[in-house]
Amino acid sequence: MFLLLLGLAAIVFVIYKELWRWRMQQKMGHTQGPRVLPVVGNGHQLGKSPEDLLNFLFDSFYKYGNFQLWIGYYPNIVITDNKDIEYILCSNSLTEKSDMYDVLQIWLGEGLVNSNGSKWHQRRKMITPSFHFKILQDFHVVMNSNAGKFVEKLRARAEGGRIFDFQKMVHNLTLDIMCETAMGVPINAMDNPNSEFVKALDLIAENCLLRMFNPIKRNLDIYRFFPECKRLYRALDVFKDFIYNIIEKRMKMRLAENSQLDSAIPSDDSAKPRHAFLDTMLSATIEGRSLTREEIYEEVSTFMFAGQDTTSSALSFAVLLLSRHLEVQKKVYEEQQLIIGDDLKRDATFQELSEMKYLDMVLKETLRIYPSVPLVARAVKEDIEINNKFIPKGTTLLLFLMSLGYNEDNFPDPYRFDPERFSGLREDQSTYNPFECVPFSAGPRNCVGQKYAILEFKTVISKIIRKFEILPALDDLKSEDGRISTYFGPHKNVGTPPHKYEPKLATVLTLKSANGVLIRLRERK
Ligand code: HEM
Repeated sequence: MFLLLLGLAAIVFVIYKELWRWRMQQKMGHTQGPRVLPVVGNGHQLGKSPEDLLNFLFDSFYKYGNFQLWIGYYPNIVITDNKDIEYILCSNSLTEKSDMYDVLQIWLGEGLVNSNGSKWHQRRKMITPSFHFKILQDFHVVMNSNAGKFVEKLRARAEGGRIFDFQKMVHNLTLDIMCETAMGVPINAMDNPNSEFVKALDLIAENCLLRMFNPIKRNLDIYRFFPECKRLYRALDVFKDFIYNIIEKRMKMRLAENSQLDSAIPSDDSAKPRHAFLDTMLSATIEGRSLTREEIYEEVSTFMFAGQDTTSSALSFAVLLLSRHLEVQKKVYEEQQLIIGDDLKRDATFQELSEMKYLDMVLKETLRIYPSVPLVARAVKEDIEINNKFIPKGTTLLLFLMSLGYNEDNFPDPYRFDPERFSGLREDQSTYNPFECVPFSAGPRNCVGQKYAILEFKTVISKIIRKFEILPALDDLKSEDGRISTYFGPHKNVGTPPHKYEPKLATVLTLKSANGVLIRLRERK
């Protein structure tokens, strides 16, 4: 009897929800989308892996432009139109993150990436000065020393023209840079890639992000019943213990320093850790009070989360593109010779990096083709209209930033890697609208770490390119016509099947190659 009642209740619930879905679909009639199934919506089409997800998004973008996407009963509109993306990013009332980001809460609490309303406003105001020019100069020292160490590791790995996975290696470099600039202490992931902390962080990131597009696991109350949830909590303990421990130590050290200042005893500078983002947080105030340990934890872990995989993705794809497009690589190298001069082994200064304009264009073109963050999400809290399109309250807007780079009106021949696109005027003498490509997002919730990311990218690529020629895994993979070969987009099923060394793009929050970024290096004489 009980089961019968339960079954009936489930049927009534599904009918009620399907009627509600139908009403929402009518309201969003201006936007079509792939066919929806009862209960799961488009859940079955999102695929089992992050690779399937990206393919699905691309196929639907080419078919529909903006499109409806139902993750179970969660309504989403995927926005691909650049005028609509511009409208949303510039709007001061659409700054609220969607509930997809709630999966980050058990890890990051409510840091800058996933906080909303007045909390986000306060934090944003407090954190923006952490990326001031003078602080970036301190971070640059850390970037240089780690990039130097990385180049030595590459040298050993690439010996004898061996093929290796650059993406895997650079992951540990960006982790080292991120942890040292965030907390002032090195974690040596490049030397100890299997340390407990590194493994815990990787597990947490993968686990949280995969749940975003899973209508069942997204709900933490349901997720608790999955065995993998236990592993997640164990990894969270390792991660949190580590960070809180450093915060504690740093707080004690500051107290000791202050008391030394009081008694005018000179401190021992050599024993002091480097200035880090954590120090800025320890000195910061919100409404006249210092931050609590929990608030500091939230922002330090957010800094690490937002800045690691993103820079690792940009570096990996830039190296992949340079390995296949040797003409572009030659120009990058020539720019280095011009700016650095004869001693190509030395570190580039802050000023010299800012003069590397061709490298800037390479970064922009890399992020157009392979944006580190292909998708961002916003919550619609009230019924609104976007460029005369009605969007009902409760919808999530998924801004498919990656689709912008493939809009042929703005980027003709979009599958061609051509950094000169960003040199200024187009062939028809028109200039680019900055909203035609926004890898760092734009408007009030844009990337606060953009300058940091550009600095790190240029520091690392400048060092690699001066030391090595970057070669494709096999000579045949060189691009003859400047185009990229892809597993996605309209060329996906055309011609011969892609080689096993072609990147299989996968995304959840950041873009990766599911089968690595395979290259070879040849040391320059
Ligand atoms: C190539 C590197 C990077 C790219 C492409 C990138 C891209 C983005 C994008 C698209 C957003 C907007 C996300 C959204 O609206 O949901 C964002 C936000 C953010 N990024 Fe980055 N990012 C990069 C590197 C970094 C670095 C290195 C840091 C920190 C050191 C950082 C910190 C942040 C933070 C804290 C936010 C949230 C800002 C807010 O909501 O107010 N990012 N980033």
